[in-house]
Amino acid sequence: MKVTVVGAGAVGASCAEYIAMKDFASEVVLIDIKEGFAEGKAMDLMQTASLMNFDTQITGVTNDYSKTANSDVAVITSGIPRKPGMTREELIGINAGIVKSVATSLIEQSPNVIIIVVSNPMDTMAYLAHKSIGIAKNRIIGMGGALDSARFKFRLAEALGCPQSDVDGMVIAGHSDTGMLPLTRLAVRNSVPVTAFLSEERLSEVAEATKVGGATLTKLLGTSAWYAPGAAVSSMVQAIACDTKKMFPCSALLDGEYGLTDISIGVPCIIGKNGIEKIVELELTDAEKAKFKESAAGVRAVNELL
Ligand SMILES: NC(=O)c1ccc[n+]([C@@H]2O[C@H](COP(=O)([O-])OP(=O)(O)OC[C@H]3O[C@@H](n4cnc5c(N)ncnc54)[C@H](O)[C@@H]3O)[C@@H](O)[C@H]2O)c1
Ligand SMILES: O=C(O)C[C@H](O)C(=O)O
Repeated sequence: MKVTVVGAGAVGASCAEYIAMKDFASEVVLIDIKEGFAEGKAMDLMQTASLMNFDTQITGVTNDYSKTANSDVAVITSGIPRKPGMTREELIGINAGIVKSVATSLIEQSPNVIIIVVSNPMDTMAYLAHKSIGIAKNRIIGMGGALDSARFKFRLAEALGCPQSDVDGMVIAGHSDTGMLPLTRLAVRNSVPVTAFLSEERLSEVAEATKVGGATLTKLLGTSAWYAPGAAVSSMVQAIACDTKKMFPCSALLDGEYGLTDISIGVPCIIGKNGIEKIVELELTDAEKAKFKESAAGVRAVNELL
């Protein structure tokens, strides 16, 4: 299994680190435009191999896509992150050009690659990747819901005063401060609906904290987060590499599912060796359907800026 990670910045390096530590890939190629940067990150990470007990070979290259040839999976993290006070959508001007050219270079070298798009605004960047390279829709996956769901579980466990391993929950719809839809109705603690333990008011606080999870970290860090994003991507890469058929909410190009077409947005997906192997259609309530529709309208409005 050969994995390319484009962008050796905060998220790209964290993603390469978690992939290596899980030790399921033979090779990770880190590629960046900044001269020597990916080489440095790769060397530093390789010097942890004997300490962290992994055999994954990590190589860094500056803008040489021939080194990414025949990758099975590629992750696009190249592009600028937001600063405190900004929205993800404001990044479109710079990131659209980067994502389009990176996706094109990747597919030239690895015609069968499965691409995971991370760069923001992610749903629109995933849509742009589909439009730019036109490969089968199961092979371009946007990462947002896996991260948002991890943040939802963190907030649920905090509210419940229990370990995160006790809780399960999922966030669907757009990866934006206002568009996320944390499914509080379906969240559980050891099979018991969390509504049995938390008031409606507390659950709505949990949902709100989840939705602004990225903005909260951006305010604290001065740039956006990387540990949980890197871990979320590594879990998705592992599901592809090991063909686990694990379900993650991912930004998928819809063709009638959830009543939508020609949009990439967060929905539950089964992930395996073919990328998105199935989109799971949930029975949403009327209120959830209305929020999902509103979120989709927001994503479409950003897509129109392309
Ligand atoms: N989808 C998500 O859940 C999620 C989570 C976190 C971050 N992000 C997004 O991921 C992106 C990266 O964030 P970061 O914190 O790693 O930023 P960063 O600035 O630390 O790293 C970005 C890297 O991309 C490189 N780069 C720029 N143009 C390139 C190109 N054409 N080819 C190769 N490399 C190029 C830069 O040199 C830099 O090293 C941002 O757009 C951020 O908003 C998304
Ligand atoms: O918040 C951001 O801008 C980065 C990312 O989308 C996140 O949710 O951490």
